[in-house]
Amino acid sequence: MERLLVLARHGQSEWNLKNLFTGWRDPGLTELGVAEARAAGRRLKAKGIRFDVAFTSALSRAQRTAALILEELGQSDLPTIADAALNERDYGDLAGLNKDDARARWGKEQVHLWRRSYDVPPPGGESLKDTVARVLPYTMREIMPRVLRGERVLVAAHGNSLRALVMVLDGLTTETIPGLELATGVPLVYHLNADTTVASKDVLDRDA
Ligand SMILES: O=C(O)[C@@H](CO)OP(=O)(O)O
Repeated sequence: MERLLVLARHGQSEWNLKNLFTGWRDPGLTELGVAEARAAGRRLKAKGIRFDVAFTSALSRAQRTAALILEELGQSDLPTIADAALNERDYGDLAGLNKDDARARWGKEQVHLWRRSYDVPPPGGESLKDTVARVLPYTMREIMPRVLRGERVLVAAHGNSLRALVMVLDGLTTETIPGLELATGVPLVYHLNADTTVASKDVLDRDA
């Protein structure tokens, strides 16, 4: 039985372009972001991939990405479930600040810890550990049972909510997770075994 789970980070957002911490703020996609999402859909199509259900966050950049991918696949009418459990990490007081300004103010190392460490939360916001603690239960309850039943599932979400999932799927540790960066509009195609371990992982990169 096929147990397909595809994870796609949204295309470039207006705030990615402006280099601002975004978190739970809700900027739209840029023109490039729209093109990236469409290209992701085309690469999935070229692989012959189709979906039975899509999950996304409560934020418009991920929702639009899901819609654009599905449009490219000719599956615009697919049931799509949006839930805040898949939202980007809450960046707290950093949301809306420029990332270079933050480095100038707090230092490169501190900002890197806030952005990529496992358990150092940004002021007033969520660490990756906090993000795992909401993404994982939702995934186990709502997403994984469908994958295990043979439904082909798309999850269009965010850099850090997907880092949380990839950490678990790929068995990354608190030492190795800081090195994981997810590019915008690059789908990760997982085939799972019946016990939810990973049978195969295919990164549909831009030149794939
Ligand atoms: O600003 C954000 O919400 C995220 C994703 O764009 O940024 P970072 O790369 O720091 O995780």
